[in-house]
Amino acid sequence: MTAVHGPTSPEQITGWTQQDLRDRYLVEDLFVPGAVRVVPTHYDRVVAVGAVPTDAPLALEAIPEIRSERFLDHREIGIVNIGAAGTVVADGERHALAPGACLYLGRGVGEVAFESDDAGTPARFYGFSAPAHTTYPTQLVEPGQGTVRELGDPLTSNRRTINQYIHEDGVRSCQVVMGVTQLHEGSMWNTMPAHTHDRRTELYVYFDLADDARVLHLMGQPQETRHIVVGDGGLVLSPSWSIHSGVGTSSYSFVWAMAGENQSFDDMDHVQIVDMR
Ligand SMILES: O=C[C@H](O)[C@@H](O)CC(=O)C(=O)O
Ligand SMILES: [Zn+2]
Repeated sequence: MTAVHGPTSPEQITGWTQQDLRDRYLVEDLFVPGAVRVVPTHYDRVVAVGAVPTDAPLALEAIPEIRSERFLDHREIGIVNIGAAGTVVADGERHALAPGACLYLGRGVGEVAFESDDAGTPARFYGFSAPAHTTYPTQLVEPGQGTVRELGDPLTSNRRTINQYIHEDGVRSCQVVMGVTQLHEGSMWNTMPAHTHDRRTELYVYFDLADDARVLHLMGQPQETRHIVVGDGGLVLSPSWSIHSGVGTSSYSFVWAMAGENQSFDDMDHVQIVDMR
């Protein structure tokens, strides 16, 4: 079990080493074949889940940190499959998740299990969970079927497609806002210009990166930035005061997910690069 992450303040990070930053904001072992990993945080009480089922189904169990009998007794979860085809079984109902598909499970769902279609090329399920005050219905979104936003320009290497899955005009939830961004071939910059949203925590999981490729993820307050070098399957935590932007050594995709005060995707404060330090 991973220790609870956070909270941290921006004043702390000025004296931290790269390892200090990685310990607090990066999770490199969320996706372990044959295991479910659960990472609780104090950032808006978000809990991250990684599940890589191989030859046997894996169950999502409650952890002591959330003090409930079952994981979703007072929480909701958005799940994106960043691996090969697989199935999420929720209270006996089977939901097939193609690569890139997103499933929402609301408060009160009991048994949750993860399965891969092929143990040799397993699914990789990424879950983002937050406390929920009521129940919204279970919904599956096929890859590319959410609200699609086309952003950026190949001339500035940031041409990308944003798929909003769980959000105000899509799959409804209490807090979770979730989607997948794909960088187009030849584009490496995500979330440029960068932004903060002081009302929400955000987590990124980078994927579709080759083993020898990396993303230099930028974090910190806009005038006091730091970087973390992230590989495939890396989870990065962004407290509400932190920017979250990055440049890869190749194109890549990432799951972004947020929770907090509101669900307004556009409630963000942009920071121009000339103002960053
Ligand atoms: O608050 C929103 C999130 O940071 C992401 O949706 C941004 C993103 O996917 C991008 O610009 O590439
Ligand atoms: Zn953001």
